[in-house]
Amino acid sequence: MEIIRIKIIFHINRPHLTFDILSILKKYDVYIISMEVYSNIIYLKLPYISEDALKIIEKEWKEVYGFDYMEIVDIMAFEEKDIELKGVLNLLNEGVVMLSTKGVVEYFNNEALDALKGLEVGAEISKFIADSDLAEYIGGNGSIRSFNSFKDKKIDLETGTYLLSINDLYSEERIFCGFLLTLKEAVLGYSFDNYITFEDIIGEDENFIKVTEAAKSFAYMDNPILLKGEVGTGKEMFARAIHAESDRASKPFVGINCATIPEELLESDLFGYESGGIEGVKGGSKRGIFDLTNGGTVFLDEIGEMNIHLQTKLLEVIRDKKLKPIGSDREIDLNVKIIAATSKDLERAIEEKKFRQDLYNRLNVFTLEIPSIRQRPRDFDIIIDHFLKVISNRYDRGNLKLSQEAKEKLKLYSWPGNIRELQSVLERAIVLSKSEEIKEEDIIFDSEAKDGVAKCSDLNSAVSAFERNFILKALRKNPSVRAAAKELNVTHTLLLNRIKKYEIEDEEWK
Ligand SMILES: Nc1ncnc2c1ncn2[C@@H]1O[C@H](COP(=O)(O)OP(=O)(O)OP(=O)(O)O)[C@@H](O)[C@H]1O
Repeated sequence: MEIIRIKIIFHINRPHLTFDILSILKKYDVYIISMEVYSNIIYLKLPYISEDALKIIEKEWKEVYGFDYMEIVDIMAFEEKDIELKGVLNLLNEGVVMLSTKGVVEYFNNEALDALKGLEVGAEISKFIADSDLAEYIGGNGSIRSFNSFKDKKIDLETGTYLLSINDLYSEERIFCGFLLTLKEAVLGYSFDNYITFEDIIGEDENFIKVTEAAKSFAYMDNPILLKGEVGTGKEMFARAIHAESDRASKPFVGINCATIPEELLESDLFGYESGGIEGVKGGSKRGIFDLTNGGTVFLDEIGEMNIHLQTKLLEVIRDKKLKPIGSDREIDLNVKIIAATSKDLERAIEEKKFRQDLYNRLNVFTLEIPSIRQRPRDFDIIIDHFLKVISNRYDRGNLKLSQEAKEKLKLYSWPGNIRELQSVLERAIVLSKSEEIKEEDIIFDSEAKDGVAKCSDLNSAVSAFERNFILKALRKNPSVRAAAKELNVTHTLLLNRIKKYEIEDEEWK
């Protein structure tokens, strides 16, 4: 249908002015597709009318008191704003959907359409995102909404994994008028949130306090930080606390372990790719973690495991503060704080030509050496008391204490897995202990727990210890003996006999 848009300007604003203008249209049987009314201007969107007919109508409008002039325009004011708004929203890297108070789609941008295939104005959002929190939020009244609002909830859609956030929309007069929903593409498996601060880091040893103070002062700089320390000393905790302390705290934090992600994946996860940038991947594009975390912090754990090619790319990112996704010529300005960590000797890796000297020089300016448990003896009791309390609360075991012998056993151990191992040893002890006091035999170190054979001197008892442990693991994992037997591929009766033979008590696994 052909249409015509008319702008009418008035030199005064008086009551019934619009009515008088519209009455003339009615007289000539012209219907109105849409209309915008401002104090001195009216926009009319009408079905096409001939020039002659319009002249007749204009002549009558001129008789209306207050009418100044009219003109034909290409676009109405609201449409112009709408186009501008759409333009701006389409520039965003995240999907934006505006919903009515009932959860009906009123507007969305291109990114939202990419995420929610078939999305259309007038449809209920629940048809496209089946998420109970979202449904509850939209269905709730104002008070429930304000408590349940959520940010960056990870959801899986057919098109990928996204971080969903929702906010209420209010008019200038603070009248609730709907919801604003945003969808950020999430790189699978990564969390962008951080809940750790320096308050969560336990330690009073002089050595440790010095490191903590230095870490706090590094938080205020944009330079990269290098964390050195044995496994389980709390390097990731420090990285998170530094982020929380910095002025980037409200931005994302992502931790990546370079040792556990396959090399090719690590590159595309970090840098992202654009159409055809990766061999074997047809079309499409993916934003990398550096891009998604822009403004925030990226924690690269076990940086020593990164291959030389990626080290070069990382060095460029640090030096140029720019990022080029794989297969793209486009450069993205980057403002990301990089915190790298290593439990290995990087200087040795440099000698072995496995780590770039220039990258090391860049990283090794603001360096924190996180002490191992052995290097902070004065913290030992504090850490044990803390985890004893936290874990026994979790298992509802009240005020569990360590026997003197158990304490001695813990003290004599070298703790190669540091605080992480200490936590798991205490957890195991709490689960195993049958009394109010944790006994020496309840203390099983990680290496022993792996197969239960460490203390055995002959083959028969080692095999038995292994078998007992293997059965116990299956029992703990499954809801019943029958289910565990199925997993172990043995009959129910055989498993019952073994449980009896090895004196596996219900308390050990139920
Ligand atoms: N100072 C501390 N206070 C409280 N908890 C701690 C502390 N240090 C470490 N932990 C706990 O120990 C565990 C291991 O910490 P974290 O993952 O930060 O160590 P890491 O050095 O990064 O380990 P890895 O080298 O294996 O990656 C976590 O569960 C953490 O909560």
